[in-house]
This record gives sequence, structure tokens and C-alpha cells, in this order.
Amino acid sequence: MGTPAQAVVRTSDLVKTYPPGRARRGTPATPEVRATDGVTLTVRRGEVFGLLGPNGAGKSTLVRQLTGLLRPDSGGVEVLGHDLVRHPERAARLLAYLGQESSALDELTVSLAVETTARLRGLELRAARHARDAVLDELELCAIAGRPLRNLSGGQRRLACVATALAGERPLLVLDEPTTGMDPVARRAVWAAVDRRRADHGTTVVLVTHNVIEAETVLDRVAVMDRGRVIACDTPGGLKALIGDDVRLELVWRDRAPVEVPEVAALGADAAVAGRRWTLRLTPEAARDAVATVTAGPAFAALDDFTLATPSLEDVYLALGGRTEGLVKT
Ligand SMILES: Nc1ncnc2c1ncn2[C@@H]1O[C@H](COP(=O)(O)OP(=O)(O)OP(=O)(O)O)[C@@H](O)[C@H]1O
Repeated sequence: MGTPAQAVVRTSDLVKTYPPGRARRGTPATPEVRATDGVTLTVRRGEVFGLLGPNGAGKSTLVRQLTGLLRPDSGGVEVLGHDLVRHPERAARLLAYLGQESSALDELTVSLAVETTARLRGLELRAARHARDAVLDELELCAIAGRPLRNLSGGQRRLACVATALAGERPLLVLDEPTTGMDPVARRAVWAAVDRRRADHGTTVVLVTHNVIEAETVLDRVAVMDRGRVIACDTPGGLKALIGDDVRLELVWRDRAPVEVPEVAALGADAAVAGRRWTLRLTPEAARDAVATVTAGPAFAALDDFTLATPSLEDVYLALGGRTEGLVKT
């Protein structure tokens, strides 16, 4: 099929521009948006590959092109050797996609939604029921299996949608923020289920997230997106190595920063400021000096809290020149 065994997804120079919206009564005109701007990526078999970036970076647009749902203006998408720009209808056989919305299944019970999806993916009735029972059990959904999705809480509904994505084993899972709204127990169940499929079947996963903590713990490689472009792509460890030994100092001021203290004003010049929170990336020595400054005298009186931490993907993101609003930290 022309694709080396290792590559499950290949995109080359994908471009998608949304046209400008005309002004209507009450709504202003919107400019043209280049949502993906030349994205070239390869995802290998068995990888959990993340797309990380703030709101509007182009992550959902990219995965909708990967899944054959949105035609790119130009560029190529190959999944397991199939050209999905020419043959988008083949996507359904190759991959399971969990989008951000679930409305199509909302009227069905959890149980029927999973079973129906498994049938649509080609399983015989008995096999579909078996797959349904296994995944409901795995995700601890049995207690709510008889309830329609529309009556569930946001987190429960999301978990039920993950169950449908997992039914009928596809070699590629494309999950757009699968754990949104879930409690920690449900999140753990999802990551364990994803991991099991990778271990048992070599399943490949493309995962959209703007949660940097999640990204660090579950992903093998991450493409960092900003304004439609991939600005870095590596393992979480590799990305963090980009910023060397620097540490991150976060300061939270009670009311306002005491910039009349010259040392504080100097720190402020290098800080990323978000309201009362300052974030600084410093060498370990500079961080020690900064902590000494803010824990003494008038600065300490104005300080609400501070944390000193080893770098996270968020720091990488900042160092690459990304915007951090919209990146979720917890
Ligand atoms: N149907 C559309 N028509 C016009 N513009 C769109 C459309 N869909 C998305 N956009 C714009 O394209 C850009 C990329 O959007 P996209 O949804 O791909 O980003 P995202 O990274 O998935 O964001 P989020 O984290 O908020 O889901 C944004 O500027 C968005 O406003």
C-alpha cells in the first residue's frame, strides 16, 4: 500500500481556510481564518499522539480533516495507506472518531448507542452485544446503561461517547478532548482503556487536548499547535529539554504586585502576567534570588502564594512563543 508499516497517519501540507462571514443584522462580519496552515505530521503505529494548543489553534479542524469529515483546500491525508482526501468514505472502516459533540446518539440509551455503533462497524449481533458488555464493564457504565444519553450529566455522557468510540475495535482512534467534564475516576478509566487497546491490539490514538497535565502523562509524542501551524513536535521529555534546566516560578499577589520594590519591578519585566499571577522562567540560581526577594519585606506582605516547579509543557509552549490563554493547567 505504499506506506511503511510504522506510519498510520500521514498528513502533508494540509491547508484549510474558512471563508469570511458576511455581516448580518446584529452580528459583525468575520474575517477569513486559515485554521490549518501547512500541517505535515506522521503518527506511528501504537502511538498515543497528542495535539496540544489553545482555543482556536486549529486542532479540531485538523482532526476533522484526518477523519475525512472536512475536505482540505490543499494537502494530503493518508490513513493506513488510504488517501482520505480522494476517498473520505473509507475513513469509517479505518478509524473511530469522537468529536466534541454527541447529538446524533442522544436519544439512545447508553447500551443501545454502544451496540448500534458496534453493529455499524460490521460486528454480528452476538459479537456486538459481547463488545458492548465488555466496554460498559470496562468503563464502569453498567449502572447507567439503560438511560438515554440526553438524560445524563455532561461527564457521564462524555464517558458513554468514549464507550461508543471504543466499540468494534478500529486500528485508529481519533479523540477530540475525550475527558472534558469527567471526574478523576472516569478519566483514569478512559486512559486505562486506551492504554489496554494499545498494548493488546497496537491501536494508534490521536488525541486533541488543551490540558497540559493530561498531555504530559498520557502522550508518547505531542504536536504543539498555534494559529494553524505545528510549532514543535516531540516527546513531552524532548520538548521540555528544549528549555534546559530552567525552572518555573509562579507568584500570586494578594491584590496587586508591589512594583515600587525595584527587584519586583525587574522580575515583572520578564514575567508572563495573567491578572494577579506572574509566571517566570528562570535559571535555578535566578529563581533562588527571586524567591529571596519575594519572601522578604514589603514584597512578602503583598504575596498571596508562590510555587517553584520543574518545567512543564506549558513552559515549552511559552518558550516557543505560543499564547497560553486557553491552555488548561489542572
Ligand atoms: N465552521 C467554521 N467557520 C469559520 N471559522 C471556523 C469554523 N470552525 C472553526 N473556525 C475557526 O478556525 C480556527 C480554528 O478552530 P478549531 O476549532 O480548529 O480550533 P481548536 O484548536 O480545535 O480550538 P478549541 O480548543 O477551542 O476546540 C478558529 O479561529 C475558529 O474560530
